[in-house]
Amino acid sequence: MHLPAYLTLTGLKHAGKSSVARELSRAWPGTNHIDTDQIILERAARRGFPCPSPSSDSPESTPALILRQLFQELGHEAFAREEYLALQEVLEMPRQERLIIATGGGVCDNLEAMKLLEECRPIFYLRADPEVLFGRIAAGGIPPFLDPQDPRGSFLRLANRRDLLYREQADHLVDVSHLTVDEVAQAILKLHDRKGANTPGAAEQQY
Ligand SMILES: Nc1ncnc2c1ncn2[C@@H]1O[C@H](COP(=O)(O)OP(=O)(O)OP(=O)(O)O)[C@@H](O)[C@H]1O
Ligand SMILES: O=C(O)C1=C[C@@H](O)[C@@H](O)[C@H](O)C1
Ligand SMILES: [Mg+2]
Repeated sequence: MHLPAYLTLTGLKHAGKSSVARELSRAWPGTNHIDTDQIILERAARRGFPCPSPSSDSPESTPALILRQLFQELGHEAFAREEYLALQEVLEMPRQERLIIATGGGVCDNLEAMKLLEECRPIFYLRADPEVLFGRIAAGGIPPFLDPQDPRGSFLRLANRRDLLYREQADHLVDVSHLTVDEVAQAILKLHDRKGANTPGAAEQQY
């Protein structure tokens, strides 16, 4: 039996990985989607960490804010370990459909998790203008991995450094700065159809 495989989305925080994974799976029959940040939250909830119910409309308990609290409580290293374990859990899930994986914004720095993602190619790097991303991030408050004294500067430095990693690790780069979520999903489908999109390697193709 042919086992359906994976497709992975990477990119900086708020590049649209989760939104695009949802839209891609809606538009692409035979696929499902999953979010590693969400699995991290579910794992934490199993350990008793207070996690929001999806229906909660309290601003203090949105998944993004709980994830932020978890990151703060665990620290960078333990969070990276959780990300690795979450991804391992994803790979062990029984599945009938091709799985589109939306990763967390820091996965490029998590070498153990990146090793697991070798199984989950093709990897599409959603590349966006860091200034646009910082605007989106700041609208929701400053995340704990940025310098509170210089959030914009620290994000732009992080973005520059990570951009090189994302490019190296991915098979495809989609410049999403001026695209809607729907257009990004369509661009990925087009690239996928064009290339068969299964050959590992540094991102060369650009939409
Ligand atoms: N192409 C786009 N155009 C405009 N807004 C977008 C686009 N993609 C995502 N957004 C908005 O940016 C915010 C973050 O989107 P999303 O959660 O999908 O990003 P993400 O890459 O998964 O972020 P994170 O790294 O925090 O998980 C949301 O408010 C979403 O509506
Ligand atoms: O960019 C980052 O380092 C992160 C992004 C989020 O998706 C979370 O995975 C976490 O807050 C770390
Ligand atoms: Mg996300």
